[in-house]
Amino acid sequence: MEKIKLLIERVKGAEDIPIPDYMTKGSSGMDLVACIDDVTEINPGEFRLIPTGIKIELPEGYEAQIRPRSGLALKHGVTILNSPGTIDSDYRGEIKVILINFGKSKFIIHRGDRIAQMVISRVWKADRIEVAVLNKTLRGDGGFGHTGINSLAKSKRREL
Ligand SMILES: O=c1ccn([C@H]2C[C@H](O)[C@@H](COP(=O)(O)OP(=O)(O)OP(=O)(O)O)O2)c(=O)[nH]1
Ligand SMILES: [Mg+2]
Repeated sequence: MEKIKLLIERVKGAEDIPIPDYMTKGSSGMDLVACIDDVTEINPGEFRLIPTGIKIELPEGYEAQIRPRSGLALKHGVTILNSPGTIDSDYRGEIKVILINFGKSKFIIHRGDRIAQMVISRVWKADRIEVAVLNKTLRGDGGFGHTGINSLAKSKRREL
């Protein structure tokens, strides 16, 4: 498998924080952990910025996406407010995660808890070309569910 080099720097005081790693051979994401003093909590309906203790340097043409962990979402209703968070290749600050608690109970986070996962992805840059009119398509400006929800109701879609 083709690999890129991801440079990782721990912030001061994060010497005990593990370097992000893939949990299994086929994992898409490396888990990120909470680099907080001891313990913190997020009340139901609230969100909080959680530091991870690491900074990264990506090659140009790549980004890191900060995605939720499904286990936290399913068990606790905890996810990432701005999911997927975008880490730009020129960002040199600490990676932080905006966790939000949609659950009914307080969510308690301990230092070192795995709170998110980071997926490296290629980025395409676009040359922007302004035109008077775009090419026409069958869909046109139909969107936001205009094809319906029921897979059995095909007759309506055939008309489109
Ligand atoms: O979940 C996130 C999202 C972003 N960032 C950092 C890395 C990213 O490169 C930078 C800017 O993020 P973004 O572009 O999403 O935020 P913005 O509100 O547009 O801020 P900026 O004006 O700094 O680009 O903040 C994080 O640490 N965690
Ligand atoms: Mg931005």
